[in-house]
This record gives sequence, structure tokens and C-alpha cells, in this order.
Amino acid sequence: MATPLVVSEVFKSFTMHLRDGIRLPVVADVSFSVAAGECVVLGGPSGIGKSSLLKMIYGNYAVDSGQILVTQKDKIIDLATADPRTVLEVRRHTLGYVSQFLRTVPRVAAIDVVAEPLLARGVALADARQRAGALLAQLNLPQELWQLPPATFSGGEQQRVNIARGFITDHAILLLDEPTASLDARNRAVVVSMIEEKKKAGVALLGIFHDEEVREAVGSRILDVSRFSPRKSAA
Ligand SMILES: Nc1ncnc2c1ncn2[C@@H]1O[C@H](COP(=O)(O)OP(=O)(O)OP(=O)(O)O)[C@@H](O)[C@H]1O
Repeated sequence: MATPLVVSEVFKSFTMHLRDGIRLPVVADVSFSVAAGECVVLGGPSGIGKSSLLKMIYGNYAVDSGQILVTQKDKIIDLATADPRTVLEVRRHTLGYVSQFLRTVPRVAAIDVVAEPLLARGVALADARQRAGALLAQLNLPQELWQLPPATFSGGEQQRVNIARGFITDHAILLLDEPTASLDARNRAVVVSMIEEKKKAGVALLGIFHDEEVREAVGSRILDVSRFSPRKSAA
């Protein structure tokens, strides 16, 4: 089986157009891969480029050069150069992303926010809602909240809706940006078990976890992003 995610020789700098075009190099020569069934943890100090790396892989940030290769239906796609339509197609079928904060959609009930990625893949509404409910129950979201839009939910409640939405599909690659940041110990443990289930199912996971206990529990290995810091290599 092909490696689900391969990052090869990726370089990225930000150009500050409103600040006389100042260039801020963030990462240089990033190469690593994530195999099926492992959870690679991005490590390194604050500001080293962990979130930027996740955003590049998901296609939110462009890369200056290099390749981001994902395997989809036995085809290898380079997300670094793919057109937007292909990026969206890969997100729908292969590449999931749990951001730190839920982007709330006005007037859409929590259960439908969670069910939506399944609907986008052609699952029937009743089936999708049933699976969404099962995940929300697993994450201890009170049932009386399921039919409400999450805009007024607490930080931890919104994060649990976001996690349920990110975990509901069977994407082969899952990117996690501090999925447990706003959670209490009980729900952190639920997320740890959900990550373990994904590993067992052969999903390739790549994540940022600031909570050491979570990192220790789920991480197959740690990838220190300082290795790719242009500032360090210039020192
Ligand atoms: N959109 C952007 N425009 C300009 N600079 C950015 C942008 N996004 C990130 N940066 C810069 O890139 C560097 C890396 O930021 P990033 O958020 O990736 O770090 P991080 O390792 O995830 O940090 P933390 O652990 O604090 O979340 C920082 O210096 C940041 O200021």
C-alpha cells in the first residue's frame, strides 16, 4: 500500500505586502512521510511553523516549492501544485482537518454541522444524522444541544462538535490542530480513544498537541519542526 502522505523538500516564507514586502522564511526543506496507522506529532517551540505546515498540507497556505503527495484511489496527487477543484476533491474523499476552532454556520443545528461531511459524500440524511448523534453522544455533548446552532456553545462544546465533524468520515489522512485544547480531562480521554480507533483503522494522522499527556498517549513518534527552521540553520 502506498504511503498516504509524503511531504518532500517543502519551502515556505510569508511575504508581508503591507510591510514593504518583508519576507519571513518559516520552514525550509521539509521532508517526511506519515504511514497508515501512525499518528505523527509535530513538535517544537511556539512559532516554529507547526500550524503553518498543517495549513500547507490542507491547502490553505500555498508553498513556495516542494511536493505534498497524497494517495487517493491508487493515484498520487501533488497538493502543492493541484488546482483548487482537485484540492476540494481530495478534502472531500481523503484528507480531513480538525482545526482548533469551529467555524460556526448560522442557523445550522449542531447535529447537521457534524453530519454534513457525510452528506457531501452521498450518505443519506437519516443515516448521516444517526452517525453524527452517536459521535456527539460519545463526546458527551448534551442531547438538548444537538438541534441548536453551535454559535452560542461554550468553547469546549464547540470543539467537541468540531471533532465529531472531523472524525465522522473515514478519510485516509487526518490533520489535527490541537483538538483537545479546550477540553476537560474526561473528554480529552474520549478524543484519545477516538484517535486510537483511527490508528487501528489504518488512518494516517498528523497533529499538534500541546497537552503532554495527550501527546504521549497518541503519538507514534514526534517530528521536531525546528529541524526545518531556516532561522536555526542560519544561526
Ligand atoms: N498568515 C501568516 N502571515 C504571516 N506570518 C505568518 C502567518 N501565519 C504564520 N505566520 C508566522 O509564521 C511563523 C510560524 O507560525 P505557526 O503558527 O505556524 O507556528 P506554531 O509552531 O504553530 O506556533 P504555536 O505553537 O505558537 O501555535 C510565526 O512566526 C508566525 O508569525
